[in-house]
Amino acid sequence: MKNIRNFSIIAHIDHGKSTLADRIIQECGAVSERELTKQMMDTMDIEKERGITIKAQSVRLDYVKDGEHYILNLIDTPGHVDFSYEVSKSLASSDGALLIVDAAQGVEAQTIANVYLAMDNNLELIPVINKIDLPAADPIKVAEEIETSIGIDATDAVLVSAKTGVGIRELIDAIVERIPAPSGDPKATTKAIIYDSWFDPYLGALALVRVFDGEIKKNQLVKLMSNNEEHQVLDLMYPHPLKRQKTNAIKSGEIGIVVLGLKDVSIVNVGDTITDAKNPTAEPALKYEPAKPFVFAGLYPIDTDKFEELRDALNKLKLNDSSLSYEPETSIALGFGFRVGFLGMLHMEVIKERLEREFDLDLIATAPSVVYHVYLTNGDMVEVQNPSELPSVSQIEKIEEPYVKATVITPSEYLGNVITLLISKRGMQDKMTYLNEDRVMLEYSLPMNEIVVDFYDKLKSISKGYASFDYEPIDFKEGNLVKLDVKVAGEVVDALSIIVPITSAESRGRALVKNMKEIIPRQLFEVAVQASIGSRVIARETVKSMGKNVTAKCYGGDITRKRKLLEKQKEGKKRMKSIGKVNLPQEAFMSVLKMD
Ligand SMILES: Nc1nc2c(ncn2[C@@H]2O[C@H](COP(=O)(O)OP(=O)(O)OP(=O)(O)O)[C@@H](O)[C@H]2O)c(=O)[nH]1
Repeated sequence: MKNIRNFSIIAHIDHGKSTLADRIIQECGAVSERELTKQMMDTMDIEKERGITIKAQSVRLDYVKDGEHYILNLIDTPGHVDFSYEVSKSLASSDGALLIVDAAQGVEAQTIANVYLAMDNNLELIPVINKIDLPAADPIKVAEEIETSIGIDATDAVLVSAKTGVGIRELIDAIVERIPAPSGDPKATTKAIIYDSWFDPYLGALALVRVFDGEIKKNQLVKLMSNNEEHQVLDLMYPHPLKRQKTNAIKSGEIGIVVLGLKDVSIVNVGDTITDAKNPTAEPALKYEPAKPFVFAGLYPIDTDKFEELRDALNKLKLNDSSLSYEPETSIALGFGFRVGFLGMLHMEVIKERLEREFDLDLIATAPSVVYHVYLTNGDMVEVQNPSELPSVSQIEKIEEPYVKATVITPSEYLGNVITLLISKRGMQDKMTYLNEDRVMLEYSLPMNEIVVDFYDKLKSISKGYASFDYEPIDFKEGNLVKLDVKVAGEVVDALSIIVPITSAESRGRALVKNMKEIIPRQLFEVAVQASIGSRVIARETVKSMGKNVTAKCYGGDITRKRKLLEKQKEGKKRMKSIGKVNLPQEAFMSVLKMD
């Protein structure tokens, strides 16, 4: 055990995590340069096939230093904040982490968020400054930024170029020297944590585990502690990008893949503890809490006959993505669909796109909503994921909404803009740190509701793309909130209701109807669009009637142009949903959350 090193790599997007991982794998001789190119391509296919949550690029490597043989286990982590639940399980399975920072870009928000997770797990951090081959590289400045923002000593940061290979051997030596060997009791009963799971078409549900105490043996009857499922271990393997090696036991301190022969991956939960069924460990390795969806949206087939197809498609996606949750829902406006829970906005986009592309479904997605804790006057608390289901005002004692801790790093010239944006989103400053004279780190608490739609795009546009952002859910806080309804041609469209702070309800209502007016295509008759709180109308706009047909403009002559217009119109129709007499395009459902 003293010669094992378990480590992960954490980095902001594009700082070179995958390139560096490939270099380390290559340097340890696990794959040749030729295989590496092949492997990278294969990986991309698999990633595409399996979608964004899948990592499983953990790998067990052999390394010899000063005549001593070491086993290096590179534990992969997903690269996006939406998956911080999984990141934290990967980190809990590691004893140290490489903190990669781009030598030209410096520390970014995602770096910080990941470092907090690593520190929660008491990991030994090795700062690594990558891309030192770039002309704009400034490793000294970046080392100072690491010290100021994270408060760790970066004088011994390892300087590398994952592209040219400079510094890679020094980096691996640093892993061996600086990351502690695993601790754990090899003689105790089995205690292992599942840090990833997925469905393999040949082998069934697979669990990627880190063993803390004891060992997992082939044929052993094991128990999954979160659901008390007992199953026999059919096979064990060490993870490798090209060739998994079978083994008879995964020992204390090691990582490995456990084959349980199950058809249903939802039994094998990330974060769960595996122990011996006959002689179980008293305490799990980690307290198990399932991944919680933070964002909910309604997904409805445009063609109402496709409801069953949508259900089958969601079922199929769930096989590989246990974090996906959904239940049937009915909307007066949209008919039968599902309320789907997502880990975050990226997760939502990926799922929607896969449903449309891989399953050929045309969908309407309602505006995403967070979960509200609604305390009723009768003492009960209900969780509301769909704004249209908010109980009436007279039944509500108070509403609590989820908050996040947000980290934003921006060049100082945009600081004013960024602070204005954060304040407009009801943000409260916790901390402001100058990383150096040109860059500032802001830490704010703000309602999650304010960041679900256009926060990131706005932040990028007011900082010319330079500010970075990351967040972590923290807790629930009371908010002064009301439901804003939208009436189209006199009818409340339930799928358009949103929950907003009372202080901005009027301005939101006005912006919303204005927005809708632009989006709703002219119909053959006049359409009133109204925003209301309860029975009180707070804003109104009118979509004028059209009367003429679209091709009237193309005074006869140009037939191709005419055809193009008609095709465009047809395409447009496909994406429309008729609500009463009115056709509403998909954007209408998202636009309710746009402020301007
Ligand atoms: N010049 C230079 N470019 C590098 C280096 N390392 C990585 N890159 C490039 O930086 C870009 C991002 O690298 P990736 O390895 O994909 O970064 P990542 O952090 O894994 O990004 P995600 O997978 O999107 O999270 C790619 O275009 C790489 O070729 C380096 O040392 N020098």
